[in-house]
Amino acid sequence: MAKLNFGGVEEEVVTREEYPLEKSREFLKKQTIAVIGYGVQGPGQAMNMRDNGFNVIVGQRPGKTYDKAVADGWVPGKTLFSIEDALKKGTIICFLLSDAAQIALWPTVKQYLKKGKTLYFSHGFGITYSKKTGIKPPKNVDVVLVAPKGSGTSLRRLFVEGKGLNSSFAVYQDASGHARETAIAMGIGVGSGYLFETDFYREVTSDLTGERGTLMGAIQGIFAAQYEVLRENGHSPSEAFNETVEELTQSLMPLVAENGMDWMYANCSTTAQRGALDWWKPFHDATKPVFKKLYQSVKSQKEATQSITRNSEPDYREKLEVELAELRESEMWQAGKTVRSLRPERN
Ligand SMILES: NC(=O)C1=CN([C@@H]2O[C@H](COP(=O)(O)OP(=O)(O)OC[C@H]3O[C@@H](n4cnc5c(N)ncnc54)[C@H](O)[C@@H]3O)[C@@H](O)[C@H]2O)C=CC1
Ligand SMILES: CC(=O)[C@](C)(O)C(=O)O
Ligand SMILES: [Mg+2]
Ligand SMILES: [Mg+2]
Repeated sequence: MAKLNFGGVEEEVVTREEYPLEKSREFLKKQTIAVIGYGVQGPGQAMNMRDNGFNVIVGQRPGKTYDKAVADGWVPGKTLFSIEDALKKGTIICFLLSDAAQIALWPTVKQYLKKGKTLYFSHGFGITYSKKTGIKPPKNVDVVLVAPKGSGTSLRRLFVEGKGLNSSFAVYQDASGHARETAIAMGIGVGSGYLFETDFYREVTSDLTGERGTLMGAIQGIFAAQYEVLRENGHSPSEAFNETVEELTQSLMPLVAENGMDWMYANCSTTAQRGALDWWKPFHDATKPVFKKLYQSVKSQKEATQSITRNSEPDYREKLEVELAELRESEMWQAGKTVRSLRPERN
């Protein structure tokens, strides 16, 4: 593993140079990788592994998603099966159902976890919260994790563009003596750009914090608050949206992604720099208590309970859709729809 300095802290990472794709293919050549579930991570990981030359099959229940798998080139009876048939054939079982659905399917999955097989997760959820999920793998199988740090949609898109998301990896149980290499080989196989090591607990706590925080929850909260203040002070929806969202995603975030915050600041006016340097601290101070509360809620497992309870309700999809529609139909995101339609590349 390459030792790198992350802001003064030494950490080890696995890169593609260090663990090349050919090595991964060689290591896994006798395995049948069964991707169970074809939602968001399923297609991204399964198609990337297929394109990387691995022996991959998909297990999916009948319905719309099954039809999507067919449209993506998975062949019924050859590479696309019922969940049970895929569990039977697979030697590496990639458990890529939603975290709540994993609970319902676990008794079935468990039956097919014969000695020598590997159980693979993309989240530390099921194992860390095993008292709530009931997911307790038999001792004679390997249990590993590769968690791409981003949407399965991005995992696939970046792969197609010849790039790669980073992923974390972990071993929970090493029955074979080579579980760690299986995790690394799978991580490279699903199209990760590089891998950093963690454990199941740290993966799930950081992930739940991140998605509730700056990645998804906090960002919407901050957008909404600023948009409302601009509107309350007489600015038009297009002006408010542009100064809140469009400029950030189109102009400034790509600069942050490329070279960091100070570089983005340096590419803005001295007027903007002065203001941003003065104001980031009050925003920090105002939000830190909320982040602390969030982390506590994750740590106390309140967030896990909430996810399991709400996402196990029979009509959870419909209810999520109502809440997503509320966002979509808000003035801010309706203004956004019009703003997006004006981007020159869309015409
Ligand atoms: N969505 C993402 O991009 C990311 C997801 N993950 C993790 O990857 C895993 C998979 O998540 P997603 O792809 O978001 O899942 P998802 O919510 O898209 O669902 C995956 C599949 O589960 C199937 N399913 C749902 N309920 C079922 C049931 N009762 N019986 C049989 N099949 C059922 C659906 O048909 C779907 O094909 C989770 O552990 C998640 O935390 C990790 C990183 C990002
Ligand atoms: C995309 C991702 O990594 C998330 C936000 O953690 C998730 O979808 O669970
Ligand atoms: Mg994540
Ligand atoms: Mg997540």
